[in-house]
Amino acid sequence: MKLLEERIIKDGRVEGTDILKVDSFLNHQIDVELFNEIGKEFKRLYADKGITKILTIEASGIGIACIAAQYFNVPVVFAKKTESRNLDQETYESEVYSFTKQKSYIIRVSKRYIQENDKILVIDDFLANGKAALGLKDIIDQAGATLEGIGIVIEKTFQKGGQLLRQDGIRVDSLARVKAMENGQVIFEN
Ligand SMILES: O=P(O)(O)OC[C@H]1O[C@H](OP(=O)(O)OP(=O)(O)O)[C@H](O)[C@@H]1O
Ligand SMILES: O=c1[nH]c(=O)c2nc[nH]c2[nH]1
Repeated sequence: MKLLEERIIKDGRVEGTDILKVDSFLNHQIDVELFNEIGKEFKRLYADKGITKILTIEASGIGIACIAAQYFNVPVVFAKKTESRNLDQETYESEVYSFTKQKSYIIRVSKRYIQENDKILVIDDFLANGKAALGLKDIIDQAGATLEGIGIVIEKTFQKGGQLLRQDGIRVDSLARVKAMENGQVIFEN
């Protein structure tokens, strides 16, 4: 997606060798107009899939998922990363290692909010090593629902998540695919 690539070049910053900082528009301060274009693009890609629910993971996926959901007219469910008294006892759970936080946590989704007949689109801001996406897939599998595909805003293709998911037969659509970050420059896949 050209608009997104241009924005990454303009406002993205490379931290170290493998972190792309895009917090001025994607995952801290949010550019709602850009999110709107991203939501439209996910709808275009999955228009014929009969999506019944969008699943994401807190925190950074939620905003994008909500804007996209307005185009699909379906609910958003987000996996929670912390236990809470206001979460149902009956949950699907999976363990996820966070690449940015460098720690593992259990993600949870109430059994009420995913049904066997759901056709699910997973949406997230980043795909790096694929741990978050695989945790969400695990939860969808436990519920017996169908994973129609994974919509990602920025995939770093030099990390192994995309390959792992695609070799498992999962459809992954990334709107920007970063193949390298060299000397502070972001290089995209063609
Ligand atoms: O492909 P992966 O290696 O799983 O990396 C991608 C995940 O990492 C980030 O989450 P993070 O743990 O930073 O949490 P946040 O959403 O709260 O920022 C991002 O939002 C994805 O969920
Ligand atoms: O802001 C972010 N930048 C990244 O490079 C990244 N990788 C996973 N999650 C991420 N979040």
